[in-house]
Amino acid sequence: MPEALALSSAPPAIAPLSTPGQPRWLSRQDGVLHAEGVSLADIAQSVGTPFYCYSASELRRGYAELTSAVGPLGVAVCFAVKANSNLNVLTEFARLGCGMDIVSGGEMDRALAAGTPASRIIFSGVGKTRDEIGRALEAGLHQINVESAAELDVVAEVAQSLGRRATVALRVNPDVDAGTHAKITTARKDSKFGIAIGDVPALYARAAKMPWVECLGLAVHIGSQVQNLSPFRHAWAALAGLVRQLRAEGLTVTRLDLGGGLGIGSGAEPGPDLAEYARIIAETVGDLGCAVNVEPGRWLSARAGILVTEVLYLKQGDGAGFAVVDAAMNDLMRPALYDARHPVLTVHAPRGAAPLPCRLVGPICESSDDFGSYADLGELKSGDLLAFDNAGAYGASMSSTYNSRALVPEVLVDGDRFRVIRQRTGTDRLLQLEQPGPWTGAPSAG
Ligand SMILES: Cc1ncc(COP(=O)(O)O)c(C=O)c1O
Ligand SMILES: N[C@@H](CCCC[NH3+])C(=O)O
Repeated sequence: MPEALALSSAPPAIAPLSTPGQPRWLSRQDGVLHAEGVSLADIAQSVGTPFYCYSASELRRGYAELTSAVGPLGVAVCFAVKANSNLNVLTEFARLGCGMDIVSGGEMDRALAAGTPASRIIFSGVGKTRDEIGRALEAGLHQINVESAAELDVVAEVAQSLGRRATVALRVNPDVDAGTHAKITTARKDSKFGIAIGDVPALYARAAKMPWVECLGLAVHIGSQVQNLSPFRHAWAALAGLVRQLRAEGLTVTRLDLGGGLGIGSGAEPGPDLAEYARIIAETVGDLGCAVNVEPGRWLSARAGILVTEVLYLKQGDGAGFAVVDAAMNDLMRPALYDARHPVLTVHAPRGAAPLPCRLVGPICESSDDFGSYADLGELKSGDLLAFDNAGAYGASMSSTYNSRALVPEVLVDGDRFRVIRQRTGTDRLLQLEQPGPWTGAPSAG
């Protein structure tokens, strides 16, 4: 048997509200779009626009669906905090027994504050600082995924200086193309991530001899929004081959972190099949006797969130109608960064077809502040509310204050209730952060 995996041991503290396969949390009541039982027009009235809205039951449903697919294989699920780091979202997952995959000290603070036991937190990332490594060791995190020989040496030094043994896995770069957008591809030969697969045996053997390091396994993460699952099969089969090789060399390998990256569908596209995902795990690494975990971000939270925005102005451009909305690329940067397309729903009852497709653009002074062209929104008016779908991952967590715009509120709906889970960051607050500190150094002449 593999060592007991703390990551998968806790039963859900709270039963999922809904069961896999049930309809989504957005529906129309009297024509108006509702989030669970709450009218989005009412939330907009209360908190203003733009705002992010998440569904607690959809977060729980997604976790239940994923664990029912991979749980029977003994595979633990760690949520990739970077996808949605709101403390209240993390708390929903932590209460279900979900582990966390973090990439910074800030994410560690959030995962712990959400109530995740340190024994269910994995620390990934290519550039951890000494301070972050030290904090991870002090906190007793489950595992540090090491991405280079240089990092391994630092982990060993920090562990020795603190008198705490570091439990690590080595992140492997298997040179696999995830078949996704170039900017979210992470395991091709030229990628900055991981250790080239050919270099792993020597480094693993070196790690095994380090007195302050306990090297227990391997990790891999090939990219994000992966639709065709065969790159997973290639990567995990390569990992399995490596496990056999290391074991043949007398090394101990008991843990495998298969990474995140599982894509979601959009609009009419169904997205990858979970049963197939689980089957690939079973077929590639199922017979190794390792404790296995996955670390999805998008799959668990994207569909549980929307970004609601108001139409400010309509204008006619050359060959296109524009709707200038009050959300911008600083609020949702995926379209500008990756040409990502988020389905859009009107909060009002759909009206008759518009003569031209409408390009939704934001107020920011960049041409890339453009969410794309939509043909199916019907006639729009100033003051209409629109919802960008699939915005629960890499939406708020990637937002910025560019153009000195406030960070927008986040709201969590649960049944017939909602609450604000992040306030709008007033621009006065941003100004306060820039009050100058005292000069350090020689006093200026004169
Ligand atoms: C190491 C690691 N694990 C997990 C994830 C989560 O990815 P996704 O949200 O695509 O599941 C990422 C982000 O791509 C990552 O870099
Ligand atoms: N931020 C990306 C995914 C990359 C995740 C981090 N490796 C997105 O919005 O799709």
